[in-house]
Amino acid sequence: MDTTYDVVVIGAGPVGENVADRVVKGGLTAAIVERELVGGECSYWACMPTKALLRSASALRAARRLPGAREAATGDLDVAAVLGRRDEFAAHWKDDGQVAWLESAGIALHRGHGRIASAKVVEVTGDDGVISTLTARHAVVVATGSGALVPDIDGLRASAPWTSREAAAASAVPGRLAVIGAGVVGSEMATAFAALGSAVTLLARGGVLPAAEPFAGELVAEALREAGASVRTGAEATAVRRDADGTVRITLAGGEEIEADEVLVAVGRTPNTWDVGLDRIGLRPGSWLTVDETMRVVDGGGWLYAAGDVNRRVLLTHQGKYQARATGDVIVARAKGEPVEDGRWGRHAATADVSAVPQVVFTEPEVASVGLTAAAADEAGLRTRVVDYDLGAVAGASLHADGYRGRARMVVDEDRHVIVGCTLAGPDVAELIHAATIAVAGEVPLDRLWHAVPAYPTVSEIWLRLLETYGR
Ligand SMILES: Cc1cc2nc3c(=O)[nH]c(=O)nc-3n(C[C@H](O)[C@H](O)[C@H](O)COP(=O)(O)OP(=O)(O)OC[C@H]3O[C@@H](n4cnc5c(N)ncnc54)[C@H](O)[C@@H]3O)c2cc1C
Ligand SMILES: NC(=O)c1ccc[n+]([C@@H]2O[C@H](COP(=O)([O-])OP(=O)(O)OC[C@H]3O[C@@H](n4cnc5c(N)ncnc54)[C@H](O)[C@@H]3O)[C@@H](O)[C@H]2O)c1
Repeated sequence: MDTTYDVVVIGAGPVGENVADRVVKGGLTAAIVERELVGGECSYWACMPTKALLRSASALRAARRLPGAREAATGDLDVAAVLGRRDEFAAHWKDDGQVAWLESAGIALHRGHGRIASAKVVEVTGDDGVISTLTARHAVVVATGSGALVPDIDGLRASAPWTSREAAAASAVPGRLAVIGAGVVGSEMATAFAALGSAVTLLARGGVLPAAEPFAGELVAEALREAGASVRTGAEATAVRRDADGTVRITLAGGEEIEADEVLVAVGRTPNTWDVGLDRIGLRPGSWLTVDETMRVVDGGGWLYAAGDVNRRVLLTHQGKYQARATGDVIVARAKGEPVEDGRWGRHAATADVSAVPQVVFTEPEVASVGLTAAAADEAGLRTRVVDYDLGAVAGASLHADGYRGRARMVVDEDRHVIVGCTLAGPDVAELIHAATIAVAGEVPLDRLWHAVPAYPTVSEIWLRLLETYGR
């Protein structure tokens, strides 16, 4: 069967869905190809289930910080109820809801494994082995996401490690959990499983959350230790084996051995491009797809786009969806011969990917950031001034929780007098970061920010304190 659409999208994760939606809203037809569950990694094995695993413990900690509430929160976390709520958020690993949305959005779903066969032609192999062919009039978009990277550590693969998928979908809490890698996944899952009752050992090759401002990782490591976890910085796993009794033994450089019931490997991602037909069009299978500002693949013939994790610009759902909006719109514009706005901050350019990416790490404490860290700004050659403030000293924070511990940093570009980066680390800071994102993406001059007055007594008063510390 050969079917023709204006646009064919491979991968129905959050990014592919949004590309297809924009294309259809722009008046073109779109088909989406999905080999697993419509909704992708984020819905079933990443963002949603992991945050559901973290949220109840976070609420309990919040209650325990407040006299009055503390006395009411005397029991332990109900692990079964937490796992049950997680199951709900993962829609019990069924995609009916998302399929219904695709239908309502007018997007044609083709289930199966998609591979580019030639220019603008995608073959879909169904579960029954039957191959159908989809032809695109205008564009093919690869939105196949990424999978967990399992490094070449001696014996690791044979020891049946957990990846983020097994952690996110765990049906039981292991007695002892070792985590290799202390980036975002490692730190979040160490926080979650420590709260759920596992004896957690977090093995950080460098520090904890090394891509963030250093104080953030230090606060997270401190809180993990207080929660009973063992946080080992500078610890390199060199060999792993699982013994007949199921025990996993991890050997560290230096010879020490760590025992666990499960080992989670969380050392980054690999692109889902091994088997999407890149070889058919002269690109290298297994590589991240390099794109221009409009997500058009470099050396991709002009009709091939890549959005979301697979282009490696930013591995975050919200940023991938932002790319998706630009991608869908630019495909429509090019198809209709309309002007393309691909200049900095243009409608069809994903400019924020390089200068204003927000992220919340849902650890204890939460780490919310946008833009550049002080180190990254230095590396970019900016002349900066770094302003730090004790978040716990803000009236709203002291009201929010007794003994509130946290820190804030703003990185100012001294030549332009704008904020290029902001990091907040503290309980419940997640919802504060959007104000910083607006300041960074909007390149709001500091002089004007003085007129954005935070309400009293909220934690947002941190903005006033940071500005006062910077000086007028
Ligand atoms: C544990 C974890 C927690 C995370 N938490 C957050 C968070 O809190 N916030 C956040 O912003 N980001 C988070 N992320 C990142 C987020 O999950 C990704 O950035 C996001 O899922 C990327 O979306 P995507 O559509 O590009 O890819 P994916 O969500 O990976 O979707 C790709 C889809 O393509 C399909 N596919 C692949 N190859 C083919 C093929 N050949 N044919 C057909 N279909 C194919 C896959 O089955 C999948 O459904 C987390 C990641 C992990 C691992
Ligand atoms: N809340 C969120 O926004 C959220 C949550 C989870 C994941 N994510 C996204 O998913 C992506 C993947 O997360 P991740 O934690 O797997 O990757 P990551 O890049 O955040 O962290 C991987 C860590 O593993 C370390 N590492 C690499 N090789 C190692 C090795 N052999 N041994 C020990 N450590 C090693 C790295 O130094 C790094 O610190 C990230 O890009 C992240 O943005 C986001």
